[in-house]
Amino acid sequence: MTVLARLQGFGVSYSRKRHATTALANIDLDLFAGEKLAIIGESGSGKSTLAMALAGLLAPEAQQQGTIEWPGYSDQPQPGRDIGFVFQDPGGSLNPVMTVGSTIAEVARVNLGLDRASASQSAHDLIARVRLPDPERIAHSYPHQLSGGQRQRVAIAAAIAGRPSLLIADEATSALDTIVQAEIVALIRSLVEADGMTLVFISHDIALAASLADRIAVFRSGRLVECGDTRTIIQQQEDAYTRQLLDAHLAVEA
Ligand SMILES: Nc1ncnc2c1ncn2[C@@H]1O[C@H](COP(=O)(O)OP(=O)(O)OP(=O)(O)O)[C@@H](O)[C@H]1O
Repeated sequence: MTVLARLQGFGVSYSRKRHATTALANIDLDLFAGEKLAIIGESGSGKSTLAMALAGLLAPEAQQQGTIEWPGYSDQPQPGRDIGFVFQDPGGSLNPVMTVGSTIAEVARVNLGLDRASASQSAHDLIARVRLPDPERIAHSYPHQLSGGQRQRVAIAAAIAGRPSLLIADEATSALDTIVQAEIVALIRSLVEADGMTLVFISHDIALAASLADRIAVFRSGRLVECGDTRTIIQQQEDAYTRQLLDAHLAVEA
């Protein structure tokens, strides 16, 4: 398997005034080309920091230790062109004063060098690909005119408009109800498989992650406590914390 990204002794700490927070410490992790890797852990375990580090978008106050290498790319991968992002709150990635068609077209224009007409056509095609009804109407809508689930589909269309080879979804379904959540997970899976993308799916929900991922990496307090294929992590997990996450999920289900 080709290694897309390799983290070695990787860590991040945030310094503010005299106070430093260690968000990630001593992470050794390979991301393989074409896999669907879930990053799970409770709030504050460092999941978003890892996502931002992979995309090269860490906050200025973040200090890195160790290395991230990209054997799968000839240059440092660029957000938008090589790495697409979907966040929990699509409002954050959609411009409220631009129609969603223009937002998607702009990503295609900037990253693929398309002219305006081709970028606009590409936006329409992507709106249809994320299975939104009436692409013409949706393209001319503003984000506030769409439901939360529709906005998240638009955010996914924008994330893949630059044809990235890596898609990072950070709590992309957490704000949605269970049925829409399942639909969005199914959509992400079908797009990733159709385009041969690599997926990093970040979630606090181990069951949701298991429904999608080939491998699961479990984080706690900035440390990687366990990583393995999904079946092993769910059925024969070695770490007590992973067991706790599963038990917590089963308790909520019950
Ligand atoms: N820009 C920042 N400045 C200072 N501390 C930060 C910053 N971003 C994150 N942190 C801290 O780093 C730690 C890890 O945060 P991070 O957001 O990566 O965790 P997370 O697992 O994604 O949490 P959540 O699921 O709540 O989003 C936390 O203690 C957090 O307060």
